[in-house]
Amino acid sequence: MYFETRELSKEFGGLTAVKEVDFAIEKGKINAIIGPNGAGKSTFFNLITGLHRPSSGEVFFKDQEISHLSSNKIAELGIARTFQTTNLFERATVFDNVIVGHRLRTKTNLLDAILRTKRCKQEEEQCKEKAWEVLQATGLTHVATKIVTNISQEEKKRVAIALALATDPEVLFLDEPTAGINPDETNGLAGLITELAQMGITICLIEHKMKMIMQMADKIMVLNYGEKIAEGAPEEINKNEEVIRAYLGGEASA
Ligand SMILES: Nc1ncnc2c1ncn2[C@@H]1O[C@H](COP(=O)(O)OP(=O)(O)OP(=O)(O)O)[C@@H](O)[C@H]1O
Repeated sequence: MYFETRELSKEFGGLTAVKEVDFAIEKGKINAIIGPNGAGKSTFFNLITGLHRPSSGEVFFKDQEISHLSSNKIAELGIARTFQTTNLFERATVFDNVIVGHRLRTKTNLLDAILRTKRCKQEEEQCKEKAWEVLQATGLTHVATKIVTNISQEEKKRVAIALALATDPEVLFLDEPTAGINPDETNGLAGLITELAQMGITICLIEHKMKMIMQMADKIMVLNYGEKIAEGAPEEINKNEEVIRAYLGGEASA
C-alpha cells in the first residue's frame, strides 16, 4: 500500500462534503479526481494534504497514518500541493518565489542567518541550485528574473508547480492546474505533468478538462455529492453509466 484513504469523510455542519471515500493513489502514475462542481474534490484534497481534519476515516502514506499531521509535517514527508488560485508573491521575481520552496529541507535558524554561519551560506547555495533545477524542469529559466506580475498566466501556473517541486516531493497534488488558460497552454502544461510522472513523481490532480484527463490519466476517481461513484482507467470511466448521468448537462465538456 502506497497512499490511500479509508472511509474518509468530512462534514461541514449538516453537509457531508466527502463521504466514506476509499481511494488508492498509484505510485509513479497520474491519478485524477473528477466530478461536477461542489462534488467534494477540493475538500478531499484538503483532507489528504492536512488542511482539514477528517470527521472520520483515515489517510495512509507508506503505512503511516497522516491525517492528524500538520500540513508542514505532511510536506516534510514528501507530499506537495498547488492550489486552484496561485498564491505567489506577485512583486517578487520568479526565482525568488521558487527559492522559498527548498527552505523546507534546510535547517538554518535565525541565529545562523544573523551570524551568516557556514551552514547558512551552504544552505543558501543549495536553495539556489534547487531553484535553478526546478526552473529548468518546468521550462521557466527564461523568465527567472522577471517579476511575477509581468509573466503570463500559464507561466504563473508553472511557477506554482516549480515551487512545489522545490520541496523535493514524491507525490504532487495539483488542484486544477490548467484552470483559466487557453487550449495551447493547457497542452503545454499537460506535457509538463506527464514528464513529471515519467521522472517518477506520483501525480494526483483535480481537473475539469475531461479531454485532457482522458488522454493523460492512468487512473480516475469520480466524486458526486461527496461520494465515490466510479474508479478506474479512462476507458472504463468513459462508458460508466453513473458517471455519464452525473455529468449530463454538466460542465465537463472542455
Ligand atoms: N469550509 C467549508 N465550509 C462549509 N462548506 C464547505 C466548505 N468547503 C466546502 N464546502 C462545501 O462542501 C461541498 C464540496 O465542496 P468542494 O469545494 O470540495 O467541491 P469541489 O468538487 O472542489 O467543487 P469545485 O469543482 O466547484 O471546486 C460544497 O457543497 C461546498 O459548498
